[in-house]
Amino acid sequence: MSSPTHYLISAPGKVILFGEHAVVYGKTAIAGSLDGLRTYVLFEKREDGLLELNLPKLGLHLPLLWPTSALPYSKVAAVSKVADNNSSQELAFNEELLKELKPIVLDGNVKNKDIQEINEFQQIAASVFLYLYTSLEDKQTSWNGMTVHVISNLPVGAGLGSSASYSVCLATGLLLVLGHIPIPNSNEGNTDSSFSGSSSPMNLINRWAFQAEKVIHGTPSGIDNAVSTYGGAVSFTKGEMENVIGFQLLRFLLTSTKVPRDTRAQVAKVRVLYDKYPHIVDPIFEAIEGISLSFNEIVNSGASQSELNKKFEELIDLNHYLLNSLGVGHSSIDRVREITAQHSLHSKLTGAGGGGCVLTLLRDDVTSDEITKVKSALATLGFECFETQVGGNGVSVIDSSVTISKQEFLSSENVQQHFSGWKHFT
Ligand SMILES: Nc1ncnc2c1ncn2[C@@H]1O[C@H](COP(=O)(O)OP(=O)(O)OP(=O)(O)O)[C@@H](O)[C@H]1O
Ligand SMILES: C[C@@](O)(CCO)CC(=O)[O-]
Ligand SMILES: [Mg+2]
Repeated sequence: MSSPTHYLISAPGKVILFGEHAVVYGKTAIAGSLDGLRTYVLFEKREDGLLELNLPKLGLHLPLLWPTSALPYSKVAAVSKVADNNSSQELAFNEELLKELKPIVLDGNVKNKDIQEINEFQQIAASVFLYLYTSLEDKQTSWNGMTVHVISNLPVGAGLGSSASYSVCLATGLLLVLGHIPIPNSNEGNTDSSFSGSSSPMNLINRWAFQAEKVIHGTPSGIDNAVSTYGGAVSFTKGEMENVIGFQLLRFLLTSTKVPRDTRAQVAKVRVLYDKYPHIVDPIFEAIEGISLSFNEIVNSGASQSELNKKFEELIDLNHYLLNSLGVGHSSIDRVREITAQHSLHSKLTGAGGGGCVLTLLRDDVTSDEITKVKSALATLGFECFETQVGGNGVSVIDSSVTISKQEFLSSENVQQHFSGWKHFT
């Protein structure tokens, strides 16, 4: 087969049902992938030694451009590249490389400097790309540069794992282009993945996406990138995952408060509180873990659907109050909770909080008429609702055996359905 000229990668966002923040401290959390809310990245081959990154979703309407020759390869120890690929150990994070990349990230703007300022979030997104490229470049590619287009139907910085799905797409595309993993054969869905072995492509993608999340968040737990990589619905403790089938059967409404926040700042805020009052905050994390563990017990208890729903609603309220006590609530989240409570529905913040999204359980007895009423009440106040199923495929790819026109990709309403031939890793 002739060498590939493009790859299209897709990875889902995620929703955390229980356990955010506590999971950063090693406690169990429950999360699932959001099949319909995904990031898509198109990688196209170049011949001129340039890396071009297009980030329209972050408000950048001109490309960022860097020559590959400008990257600080000397800061990447050879051993941390290939040898680590076959180990299950966490990859060491290269602070030195990240520091060296800072001025290079800004140089990528040189061509368009007069018309384009790049803000901190755009700089972070560019750093992620260059960090992964520099770490993984191993001269095993027939590509001499690339053009990368990123699009997404996920709200950015709203608690639904936009950073993780961006990280997973970049890690996957770069591992493929730079010759570290093969294109998968399988067209089967990977939702029942049994979290494949340590040298599998999925494992490698997840570990490099975790590195990318570190560039974005500082100290991520790894739950977001794991869910985005593997898909499905899981119970996650310190990097270990188990499938939770019952979670996928539940229905939720996701409401964006549209209040911007970033996960790094929220996680740092909780860290300050923890360092100041460990004897108070640690029991809060324990209590949050108790909620995740109760959820796992209840799901497997064989109770009737209405009993299950009642208990889940109690757990949702408890988890929300505990998150509020950590200081990651927001008045806009309280407002969404009030509105949904008027329709006898229970809600909690999801993700890092401080704004972002709210998760509402839609019990089986809630009619579509009632859902329409809640949504319209929320929309009237300027909130935005997303409905999507929990669980479903993790990362997937289309290779150059399928022709993909850039215009078609950029203008497509639903990339997942528009293109066929998605392949799944093992
Ligand atoms: N489509 C995208 N294009 C480029 N960068 C993106 C994209 N989506 C997310 N990012 C990167 O991720 C950052 C947002 O990450 P952040 O973790 O704060 O929010 P989130 O992942 O949406 O929420 P949470 O972590 O709570 O689930 C952005 O500032 C940007 O750097
Ligand atoms: C707040 C947090 O628990 C979830 C963000 O989606 C952070 C993390 O787990 O890395
Ligand atoms: Mg994130």
